[in-house]
Amino acid sequence: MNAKQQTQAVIEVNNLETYYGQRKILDGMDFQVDQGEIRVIMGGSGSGKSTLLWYILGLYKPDGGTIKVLGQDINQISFNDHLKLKQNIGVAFQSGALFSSMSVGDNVAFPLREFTDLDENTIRIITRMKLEVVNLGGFHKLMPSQLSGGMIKRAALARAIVMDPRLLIFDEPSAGLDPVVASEIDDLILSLRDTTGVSVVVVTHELDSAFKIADRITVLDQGKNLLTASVEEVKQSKNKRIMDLLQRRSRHDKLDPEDYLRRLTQENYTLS
Ligand SMILES: Nc1ncnc2c1ncn2[C@@H]1O[C@H](COP(=O)(O)OP(=O)(O)OP(=O)(O)O)[C@@H](O)[C@H]1O
Repeated sequence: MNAKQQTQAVIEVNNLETYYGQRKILDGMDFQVDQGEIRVIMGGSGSGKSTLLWYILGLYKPDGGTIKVLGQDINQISFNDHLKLKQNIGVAFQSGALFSSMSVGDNVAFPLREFTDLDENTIRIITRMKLEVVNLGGFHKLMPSQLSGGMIKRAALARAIVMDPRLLIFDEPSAGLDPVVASEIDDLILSLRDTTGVSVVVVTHELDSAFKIADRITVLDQGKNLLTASVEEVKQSKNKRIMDLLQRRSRHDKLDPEDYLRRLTQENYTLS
C-alpha cells in the first residue's frame, strides 16, 4: 500500500479520560474510525457510548487525552474552525430527532439556512432531493406529529445528510422501530455509505442491525474500548462480557409467550 492508498482516519481518539463530577466515565478510551467505514459502537447500559459521541462532537472538554476529527484536534482549533468542521458532520440522535414546530421540509432545510448563503430556491431543491433519498419524497409539508416513528427517523437522516457531510453520527437510529422498519433504516445507512463514501458511527443496542451494517464493531465496557473487531470476530469472541452482551439479546429473542406468562404467575404478579 503506498502513501496515497493508506486509509485515512476520520476519528482518532487517544487515551480519552472524562468525568461527570467526581465520577470517571471514559477511562483511557482509544477509538479510531477509518474513512468510508461503518463503525458500530455497542456495550451495556452506562458503558459510555453516548458520552463518547458527545466528546467526539465537542460538546464537552476532555479531562485527558486527545480527539481528532477529520484530521483536526477539536480541543486545539479555533471556535470558527470548529464550526466549519461541524458542518462536515451529520448527526441524528434518538431524542429530539426533529423540531416539532417545523414542517418536515423546514426541519431538513434547517442546517442549510443556518450555515449557508444558498438562496431559497436552491435550498428547496436540495431539501426535496434529500427527502427523496430517504424515501420521503412529497412529505415536506407534513408536521413531525403526522409521521410514523420510522418516517421521523428517516426525516432525521435526511437532515443529517443535507450538508453532504463526510462523517455521520447516529445514536440508536432504529430504537423503538419494528424489525421491518428498522431494517429499512439499516439499508438506508448502507446505501448512503456506498453511494457517497461517507464514514458512519452508529451506537446501537440492536444486534441484528449491528451485524448487518458494521464493517467493524467496537464494544465498550466501563468506559474502555474492550474490543474493536469484525462482526465475525465479535460473534466468536470468548470474552465473557461480550458473550453476555450477545446472549442477553438472544434470550429476549427467544422469549416464548407461554413461558413468559408462566413466569409472571409464578412470580405472583397480580392484575389491578
Ligand atoms: N450529564 C450527565 N451527568 C452525570 N452523569 C452522567 C451524565 N450523562 C451520563 N452520565 C453517566 O455516565 C455513564 C455513561 O453514560 P452513557 O449515557 O454514556 O452510557 P451509554 O453506554 O450510552 O448507556 P445507554 O446504553 O444506557 O444509553 C452512566 O453511568 C451515566 O449515568
